[in-house]
Amino acid sequence: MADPLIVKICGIKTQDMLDVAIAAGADMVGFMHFPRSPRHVSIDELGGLISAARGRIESCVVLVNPDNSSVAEVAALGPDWIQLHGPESLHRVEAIRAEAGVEIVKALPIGSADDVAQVAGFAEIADRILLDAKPPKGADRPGGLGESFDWGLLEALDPSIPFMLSGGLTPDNVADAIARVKPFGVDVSSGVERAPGVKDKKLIEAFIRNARAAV
Ligand SMILES: O=C(O)c1ccccc1NCC(=O)[C@H](O)[C@H](O)COP(=O)(O)O
Repeated sequence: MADPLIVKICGIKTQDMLDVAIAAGADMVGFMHFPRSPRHVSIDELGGLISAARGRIESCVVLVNPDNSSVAEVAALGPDWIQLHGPESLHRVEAIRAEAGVEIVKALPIGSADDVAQVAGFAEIADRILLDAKPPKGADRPGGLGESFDWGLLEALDPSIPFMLSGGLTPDNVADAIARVKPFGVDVSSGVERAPGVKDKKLIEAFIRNARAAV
């Protein structure tokens, strides 16, 4: 039997939407801790959300190029995962993983064959790899932009490297993405929102239903 698909709903800001994601059958939720994001939650809010998720669903805090004190502050809240979504180097990912004692998702932007060539090195160090669209020049944040990338670039990726796919996924395209790219997981934020930072119950349910039906 094929491995079950991991579905991550990113950018959850409220306990109500956390409950919706759990009831709809998500495997992981992401909480953004990055002030420029429309999905940003404060450290206090993070603590409440991580506690509410514990034992019910895996929680992942998304940070962008964090310093050691932010990593320590977040790790102390006890999330299952920290996602590094900035330009962190191999060395920095390794150091944060050792320091935090929390499993690490490394997000990598894909816009060219060179970007694909970087993936193998990070896959040796991070616990999980998430491939996302490369943000356009001038974007105020490196993710959560609803932009997809050329999935054909991933044909050059070593097929033994497992990865999660993100970037511009929606309830309408997730099944096609899974069929074409064969990721071991999918991640979505904008595609299940009715406005930036405002998640929609019906879209979350449709995304998970359509993703599950594709495997
Ligand atoms: O969501 C954000 O605002 C964000 C800001 C800064 C760094 C990362 C961010 N999101 C991380 C994610 O894992 C998103 O789910 C991923 O980029 C896909 O987003 P979308 O294309 O909107 O589905």
